[in-house]
Amino acid sequence: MKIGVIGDDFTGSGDIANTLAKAGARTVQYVGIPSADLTRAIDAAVIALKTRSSDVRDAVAQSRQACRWLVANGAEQIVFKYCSTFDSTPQGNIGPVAQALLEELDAPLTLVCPAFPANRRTLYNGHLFVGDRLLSESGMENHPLTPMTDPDIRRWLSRQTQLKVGHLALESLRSGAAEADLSLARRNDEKLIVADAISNDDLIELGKIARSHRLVTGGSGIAMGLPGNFGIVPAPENRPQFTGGNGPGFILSGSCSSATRRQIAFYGSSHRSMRLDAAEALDPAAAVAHCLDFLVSHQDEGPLVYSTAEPSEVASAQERYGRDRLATSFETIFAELAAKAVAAGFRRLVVAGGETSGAVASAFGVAALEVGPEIDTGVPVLILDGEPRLAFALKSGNFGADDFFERALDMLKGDAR
Ligand SMILES: Nc1ncnc2c1ncn2[C@@H]1O[C@H](COP(=O)(O)OP(=O)(O)O)[C@@H](O)[C@H]1O
Ligand SMILES: O=C(O)[C@@H](O)C(=O)COP(=O)(O)O
Repeated sequence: MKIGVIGDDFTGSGDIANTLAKAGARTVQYVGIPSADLTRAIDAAVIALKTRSSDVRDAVAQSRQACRWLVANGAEQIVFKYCSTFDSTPQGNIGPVAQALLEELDAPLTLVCPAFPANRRTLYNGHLFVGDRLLSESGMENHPLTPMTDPDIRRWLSRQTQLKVGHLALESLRSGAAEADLSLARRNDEKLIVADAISNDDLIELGKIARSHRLVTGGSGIAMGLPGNFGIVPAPENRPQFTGGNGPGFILSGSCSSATRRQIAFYGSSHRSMRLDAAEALDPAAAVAHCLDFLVSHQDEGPLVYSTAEPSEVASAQERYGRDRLATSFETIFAELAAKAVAAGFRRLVVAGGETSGAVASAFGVAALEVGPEIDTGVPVLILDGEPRLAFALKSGNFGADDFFERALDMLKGDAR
């Protein structure tokens, strides 16, 4: 293994696994930290954690442990993958985890670059944009768990850590001055270098600059230029043969992001769907039974169960019942529902939302997922080649076109469809 990735959520881990596979790296995604050592030849391993919204100490401890497993299994470079919208709170977890990994790897500094231009997330003058909007006006300011109210990534990061935060400006990158500027940053004891990037070429250039870095941090885009440093080149035959999930499929959504809300409206206008509301979520056992009944009754129609709601509804439900209590209830319901639906014969699972996907995928235990073809930018098919064989589409909240759900269910059937 050359590249070891620690992903702070499951959809994001699939996103970077997809980027690495497209760059030619033989890539496996693990659900949690493997208990056994690696026994197969791969170029990259992605360990999907569910630490984006967890307690800071827990996120740090799990990330350190993942890092140790990756290094012990040969990783020469560690990538810490977080969201292209930098999802975090003023307490963490991006800063504290990056700090712990710098210590773990005895590295002098690391790049911090969430940019993902293919999905319209760009970083300029240290500020993060989603399309033509600043992050804090993009809808992300309403996120149920990590509202992003400041687009200046340098300032946001500085609230999370005591480490010195630096900045690598686009002009420096494009004029060939980046390596000299990084040496200067190192002499100034700057540890976390927020790096501008507004195009794939910028990310590939940053990847080259990071060739000797033990730690790289960013969105999935930062991985585009990394495999090339190890002589890995894109080769379509490195993509695994794709046999999908042979059985009915369903969709679960706990994402309240704008793209998901559009996808729910689009799919729900022509398919069976069921909304799970906050009051119902407080009795998880009853909710699971009710939703399972719905899924099974419509098993050949691609049924959709969602808790997705408008920001104002989320805010009032959180005020009434408590943010964490609601998130935990919904995640418990979706995880148990998925396990029971698979026991009832479902084989294709489309899940919207990073936290939601983490809960659902974890219901199937620590496992290795094969990376299949890309459904939409940043969302690959993931295969759990177990008994039974399952095909997953774990969709980031703000990824995917309006017709994502229908296409994903179809693609999960595999080449035999
Ligand atoms: N109706 C709702 N009210 C409050 N919280 C909700 C509701 N629906 C889902 N949630 C919670 O909001 C969080 C959404 O996060 P996530 O699944 O990561 O979606 P995204 O990828 O869009 O960020 C989850 O923890 C989920 O349980
Ligand atoms: O970088 C990204 O935007 C994604 O890979 C990602 O992490 C999205 O997270 P969620 O929106 O919470 O699914």
